[in-house]
Amino acid sequence: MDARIEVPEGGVLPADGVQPGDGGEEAAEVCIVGTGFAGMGAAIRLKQAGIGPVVLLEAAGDVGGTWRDNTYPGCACDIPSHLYSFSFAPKADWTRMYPPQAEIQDYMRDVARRFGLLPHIRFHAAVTACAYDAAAALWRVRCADGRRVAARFLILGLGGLSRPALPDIPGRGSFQGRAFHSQQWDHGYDLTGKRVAVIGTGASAIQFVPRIAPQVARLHLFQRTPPWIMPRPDRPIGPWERAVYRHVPGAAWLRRASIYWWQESLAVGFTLYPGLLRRSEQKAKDHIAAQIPDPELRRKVTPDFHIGCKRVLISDDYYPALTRPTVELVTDPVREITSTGIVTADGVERAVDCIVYGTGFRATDYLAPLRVVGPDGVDLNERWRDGAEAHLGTTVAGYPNLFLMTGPNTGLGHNSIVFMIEAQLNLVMDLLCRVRDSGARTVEPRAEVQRRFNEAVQERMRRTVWMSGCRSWYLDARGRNTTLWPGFTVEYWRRTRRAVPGDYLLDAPHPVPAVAADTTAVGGRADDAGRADRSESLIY
Ligand SMILES: Cc1cc2nc3c(=O)[nH]c(=O)nc-3n(C[C@H](O)[C@H](O)[C@H](O)COP(=O)(O)OP(=O)(O)OC[C@H]3O[C@@H](n4cnc5c(N)ncnc54)[C@H](O)[C@@H]3O)c2cc1C
Repeated sequence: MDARIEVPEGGVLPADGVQPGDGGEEAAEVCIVGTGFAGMGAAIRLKQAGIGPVVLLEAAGDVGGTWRDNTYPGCACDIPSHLYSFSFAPKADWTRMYPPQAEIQDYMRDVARRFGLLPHIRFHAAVTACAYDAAAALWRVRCADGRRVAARFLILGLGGLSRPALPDIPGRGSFQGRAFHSQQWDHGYDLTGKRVAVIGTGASAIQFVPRIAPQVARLHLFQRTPPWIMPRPDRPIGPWERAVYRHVPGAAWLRRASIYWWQESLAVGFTLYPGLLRRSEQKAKDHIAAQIPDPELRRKVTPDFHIGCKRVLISDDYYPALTRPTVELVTDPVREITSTGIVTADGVERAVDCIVYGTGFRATDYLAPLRVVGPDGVDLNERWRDGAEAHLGTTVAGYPNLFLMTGPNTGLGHNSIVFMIEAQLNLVMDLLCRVRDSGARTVEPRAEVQRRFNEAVQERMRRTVWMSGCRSWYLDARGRNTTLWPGFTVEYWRRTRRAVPGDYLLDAPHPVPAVAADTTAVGGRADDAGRADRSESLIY
């Protein structure tokens, strides 16, 4: 049984005992980067399988990932609560139909404690580079403060939406007032009575705009593209209902299953039945009509692309917030930011005290700025310059013993990512156990299998609503959707339940790069040079 560290009430978890830059390299069987749902889920599954030692490296001072970082007013999950927890640690006592940020964060901390993860986590350990040392068959991982870990397997749970995106607007740095991104909400700055600009009308903005609108003196909301917004069937879950989910056998499970299939049917409907797409658009337009009396404002918030092409949002208080006399929806493009405000393309400057960037995340930069250098000395970021590709979004040819959580084409527009993470973990665990049981040292997918898989994904993607012409964060610089899974989540679950015979190589030969330590600054040790000559063999 692991020793457990108590989390202080509402505070940050205590720092671990490892000192920065003490010159040592911590050894582990598996190194996991990140302690959101992905990293924590991986660690729990490894502990349950008896695979270890496991070390988790986390840049921040607490677990939780997304739900630790996003504390903006109104932050909540858009997936019904009973679907947003691990299946092996279901939470039956959610207080609302859609879980608020703080409740999810409490759940994450509770899971970390209950499953004994805290002693394995190294907090304030921002990983800057990982390099595969082919001679030693180890991933060498380096943190910004000099801490190092050497591990046989590397699992990256960096999160698709953990790096904020700031817009490339001329003059952004010249603004003299207060400015912050929604993910780094400045709770010490009182917005009361201030003139505030909000740039962006995505998932975060539609949650915090209704909260801050009554508080500020003036709110200018700068919109590039309006999102489709459906009603949000949220309500509190009372003590009686909670008691039923907690105590009646199967009640929470039934609720979870019914929500899962409902969310899944939305994807089926949008993809297969154009009639449903039209009906949903009409429902969203009715939502606008019911909440916005002004025809001009209605026109401005009505999207000109198909519903589902970008993530469909849910809100009951966003449109009413826009009707407040102190709120202005600005649709003229932003031309520049000055020291005092924001200038639009028509030359009008709006003076503000504060700018809040609701501009989302760098979703298609899967790894950067983290460098992940394979045995041939090539950084995976460089290999992915023309688009990220992995096999089943999890393993990459040429990068042995590397597992990407929520990697390319594993994202969802309609269902809980926790389901996908758990499906991915089935594959990771299957591969790890097979390596262990076969006595091999490495595993990676066959390049040809990976290529065929990605061609098939992109082919299917062409027929989806996501490729129907809108501009969205789902698309990379080349306009390819390397973010979302193009089918039903149940299909992904089926395909990741077990590794397919012949798809993976055990002990693929890799050249030992002459200057491994130089290319990565992660260090290196050539204690088994003969290893590079081992010939490839199939996993089965
Ligand atoms: C505002 C918001 C709302 C969302 N709503 C939903 C929703 O309704 N439904 C849904 O399914 N999903 C939603 N998501 C997506 C959400 O990110 C996922 O559901 C889930 O939390 C992802 O978990 P993760 O572990 O993959 O990533 P994260 O939770 O992002 O965790 C990644 C962790 O890795 C750490 N990390 C990153 N880089 C490094 C590094 N170099 N070194 C060390 N540590 C590092 C980060 O600090 C972080 O703790 C939302 C996201 C946001 C931002």
